[in-house]
Amino acid sequence: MKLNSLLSVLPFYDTSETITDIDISHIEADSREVTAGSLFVCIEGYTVDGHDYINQAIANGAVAILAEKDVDTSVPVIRVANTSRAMAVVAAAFYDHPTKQFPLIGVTGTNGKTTTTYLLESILNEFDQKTGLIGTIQMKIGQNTYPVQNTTPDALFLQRTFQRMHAEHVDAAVMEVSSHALDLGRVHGCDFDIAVFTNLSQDHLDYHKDMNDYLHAKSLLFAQLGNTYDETRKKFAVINDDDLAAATLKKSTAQHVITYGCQSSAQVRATDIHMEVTKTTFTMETPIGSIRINSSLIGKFNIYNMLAAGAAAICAGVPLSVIQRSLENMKGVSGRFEPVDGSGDFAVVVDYAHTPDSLENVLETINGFAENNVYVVVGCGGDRDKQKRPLMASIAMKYADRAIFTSDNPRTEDPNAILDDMTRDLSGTGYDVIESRKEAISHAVSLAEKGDIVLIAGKGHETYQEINHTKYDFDDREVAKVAIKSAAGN
Ligand SMILES: CC(=O)N[C@H]1[C@@H](OP(=O)(O)OP(=O)(O)OC[C@H]2O[C@@H](n3ccc(=O)[nH]c3=O)[C@H](O)[C@@H]2O)O[C@H](CO)[C@@H](O)[C@@H]1O[C@H](C)C(=O)N[C@@H](C)C(=O)N[C@H](CCC(=O)O)C(=O)O
Ligand SMILES: Nc1ncnc2c1ncn2[C@@H]1O[C@H](COP(=O)(O)OP(=O)(O)OP(=O)(O)O)[C@@H](O)[C@H]1O
Ligand SMILES: N[C@H](CCC[C@H](N)C(=O)O)C(=O)O
Ligand SMILES: [Mg+2]
Repeated sequence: MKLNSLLSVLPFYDTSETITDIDISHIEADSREVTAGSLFVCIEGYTVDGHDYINQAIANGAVAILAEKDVDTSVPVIRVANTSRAMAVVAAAFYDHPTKQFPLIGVTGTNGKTTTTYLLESILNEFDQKTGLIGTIQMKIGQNTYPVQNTTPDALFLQRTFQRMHAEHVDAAVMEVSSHALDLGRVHGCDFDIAVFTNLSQDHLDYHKDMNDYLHAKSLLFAQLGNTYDETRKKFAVINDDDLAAATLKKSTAQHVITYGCQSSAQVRATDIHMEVTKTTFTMETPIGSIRINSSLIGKFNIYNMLAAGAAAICAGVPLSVIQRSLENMKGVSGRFEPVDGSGDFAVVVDYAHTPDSLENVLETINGFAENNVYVVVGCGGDRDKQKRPLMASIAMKYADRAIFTSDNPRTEDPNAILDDMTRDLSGTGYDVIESRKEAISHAVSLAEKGDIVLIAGKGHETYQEINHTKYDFDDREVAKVAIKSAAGN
């Protein structure tokens, strides 16, 4: 593609030379990936500054540079205000606006994004649609899976992936949209048809200045739906009406709003709810009829996820009977309230709760069902929101009969310092601190007796533990299985 037609999508830019007809064969933001004919985008990161890698990029074949700082180089430089955002729109143009080719559903919120996207994938598949999916666990095109580094990857990865999804004939795509991605402009250039909001509670205050700033980032997804009405491509905002942030988010969009929740004001509403240890039953009342749902997903929070997915599916034109069938068949999502086999008399459950709100929800649910004691194994990630540490510890103490505090992903922090942050203000003796996650899990399992439930929280589907930039093999489900066997004397 010619550089001048690529640049025409930018709102404004400056360049010292007249850009004529330079051919651009790739766009890259990593100098190590640059090949002949690339446009190299300099991004000032959290670790290093891409502007420092221009020489390497040119040596590898870059023919033009997109920068947000003054740089002196042998190839043309295009200067913009923010390279991350500029890269997103340029990449969308370079890959021929793939998200204009199929419906794109974005899901944002503190908790429930992964679960809601998988529910939506399952509903759309039941409707015989081929789907693409991008989120915390992986990227999928149809049933093929690919690894991802971020819940919402950078714009280059996204636009390339969407182009590939289009080439592989997906009928629709569903993606998680993190607040980081919204703030950093990773999803600029994505043409969303449906934006879904799950909920807002405390997390990521290491990144966002305060809860208002965090909410503002979330609201960008709804603003991005635009304000033009196109009857051939209707846009919808799907909003949890029971969440305090609902009013702000409704004001962020000019498009149709469809609300869901358990309160009577919601358009898609759960009534006649019955929750049991192995299943959840409720009526989903919608503006186009009611369906009775029998789901194997446990807990009230999962009713919200099913309402969110159901409401979005209605907007996507899926019949209620298909939504009902799919929600009934859906067995759950990897690492979300996942039972560990072989625990016999007591239950061991692995869950991805790593925020105060999700931990409280899942422990409240478990408490409602436990015949006997509840044990929780939990830690907090390093290099992440420090304010959530004492909150999560006191929630563990409030709901569990005994809490075992341990390491999550310490990353570059001292694990014992994280544990100190968690436990400093606790009173009482209803907890143990065991830094080794493996030993903590063994200890919890060794305490469990008939009718007890052990919750292993925080790492869910993760198959590693990240310590000082290295990811060591670690899977809570595998470690728990071994602990259960050895507790049983096998
Ligand atoms: C804080 C943050 O968001 N960091 C993201 C960022 O990394 P970074 O800022 O450290 O990048 P960097 O290493 O400083 O590099 C800066 C630039 O120089 C370039 N470079 C670097 C080295 C070199 O030799 N040559 C070169 O050109 C890099 O390619 C890059 O363009 O850019 C990377 C590439 O896109 C991301 O993978 C990385 O996410 C890291 C892994 C991360 O942990 N991010 C978290 C905070 C995050 O974004 N989380 C949300 C989910 C949150 C939720 O649970 O809701 C997410 O969407 O994943
Ligand atoms: N709607 C919900 N409200 C509150 N908690 C929830 C909800 N859905 C799931 N949870 C809890 O949060 C955990 C994470 O759920 P899920 O992975 O679906 O959320 P997420 O928003 O994708 O998280 P992340 O931001 O880490 O990607 C679950 O294991 C469960 O404990
Ligand atoms: N997307 C979240 C995942 C947290 C998972 C938890 N296990 C941790 O490492 O803190 C984050 O990067 O903050
Ligand atoms: Mg997720």
